[in-house]
Amino acid sequence: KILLAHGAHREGKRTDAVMEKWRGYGLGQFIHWGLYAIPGGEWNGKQYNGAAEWIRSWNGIPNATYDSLIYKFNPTAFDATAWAKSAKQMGARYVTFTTKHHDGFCMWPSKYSKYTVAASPYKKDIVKAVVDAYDKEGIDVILYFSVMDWSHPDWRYEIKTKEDSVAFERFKKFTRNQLIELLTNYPKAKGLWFDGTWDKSWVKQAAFADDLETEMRKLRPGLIIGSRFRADENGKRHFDSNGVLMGDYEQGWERKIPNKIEEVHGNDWDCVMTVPENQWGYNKAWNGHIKSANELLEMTAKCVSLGGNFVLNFGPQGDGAIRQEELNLATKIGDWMKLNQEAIYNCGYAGYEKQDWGYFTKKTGSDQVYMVVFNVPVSGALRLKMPAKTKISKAYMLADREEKILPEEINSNEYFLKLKKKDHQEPFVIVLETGKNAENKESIYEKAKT
Ligand SMILES: C[C@@H]1N[C@@H](c2nc3ccccc3[nH]2)[C@H](O)[C@@H]1O
Repeated sequence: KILLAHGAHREGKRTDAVMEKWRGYGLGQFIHWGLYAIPGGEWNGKQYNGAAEWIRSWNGIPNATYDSLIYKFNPTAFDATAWAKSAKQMGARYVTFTTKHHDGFCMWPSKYSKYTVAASPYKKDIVKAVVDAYDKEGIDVILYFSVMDWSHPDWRYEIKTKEDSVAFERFKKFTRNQLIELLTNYPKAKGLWFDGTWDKSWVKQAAFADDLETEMRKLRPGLIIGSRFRADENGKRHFDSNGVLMGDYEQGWERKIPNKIEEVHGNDWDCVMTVPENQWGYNKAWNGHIKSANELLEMTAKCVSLGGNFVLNFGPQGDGAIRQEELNLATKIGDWMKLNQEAIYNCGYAGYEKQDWGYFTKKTGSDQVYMVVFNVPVSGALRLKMPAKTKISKAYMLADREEKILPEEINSNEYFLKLKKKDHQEPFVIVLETGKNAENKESIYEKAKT
């Protein structure tokens, strides 16, 4: 082990109630909303090919022109309660909301910046409205905060000169002030989701960031901070120089999902995902591959089956309304979740090998196992491989508990589950009540001698 002053301060999962609850969320919502929603990925009739929330960095729009969008920000259709109710019916149990993205525009009236909602025609505190509305719906709030701040004169990508160093010291003070301000203004927030922390300037601030994380945790006991916030003194991010995760959960799964349990190294994690291939802020062009509700449900089940949460991104329009395509997805996902949430909420890795029909999830603290089925074979019989010494005492459809399924044992620990209905148009869940096999039960199936 390398002796580290600013590496991970804890190894393994947090065991407190706040993190236990976080671990069981299953499904969350991300919301990217800010000035970038006004241009929506295009300017002067030209399409910006990057992610819409990055448009300020495009040479198709001068920085000053982008920054003057503040005078156009007056989202008359913004209704935080409507957003929260849509998230509730979708079945999201937490929301991550952009307080400040890379452009530096603050969705709260920060005392430390002129570039905030307070200076826009809208004037009001959007972060407060979101926190209060989602809290009222029983959805926990995580505040997204980008350390990288393109509009701040003291932001530097790297520290090259004495002047850079003096400026960046001011920037560090500004960043700390804003974070303490967010935690003080919005005490209901359960965590902070840091972004924009990969540049050399910030990676060099191991001691400062470590002390700041300690200060924030002291100010807000139980606060949840992911692995993207800080680097150790050797510049190692997410995992320190000893390979130990920094922060409370792994925050590297952005638009990607692990395929096997070994990839998550026994840590908590969540995956944040866009509906288009790579658009977080509102983009007028709704093109390229747009994920369907069933694709997003499969991603949700896959994340939960590997012990993580799935966080789906919404990009409200410049006027504050959520686009119809996203509302439709929320409704379809919610319809499915209403029937099958038992296999998602407070579930995790079952410890069984992955199989073709879909994903196993297991209710935390119980033997209850769920099969979330996406692929029914042409035979209509699901081939089920169970671990040795694990028997199936009962199997039935979650959506209709009366519909029992009799496993036909076809080999040791291998069964066919014959389905009554073969033409399922939606993913469905089979509940498996399992138990330990009688130790001395001789298997009637003999392994071939080869
Ligand atoms: C959660 C996501 N993280 C931001 C981001 N910035 C990036 C810079 C380089 C590569 C990928 C990035 N994703 C995206 O704008 C979005 O906020």
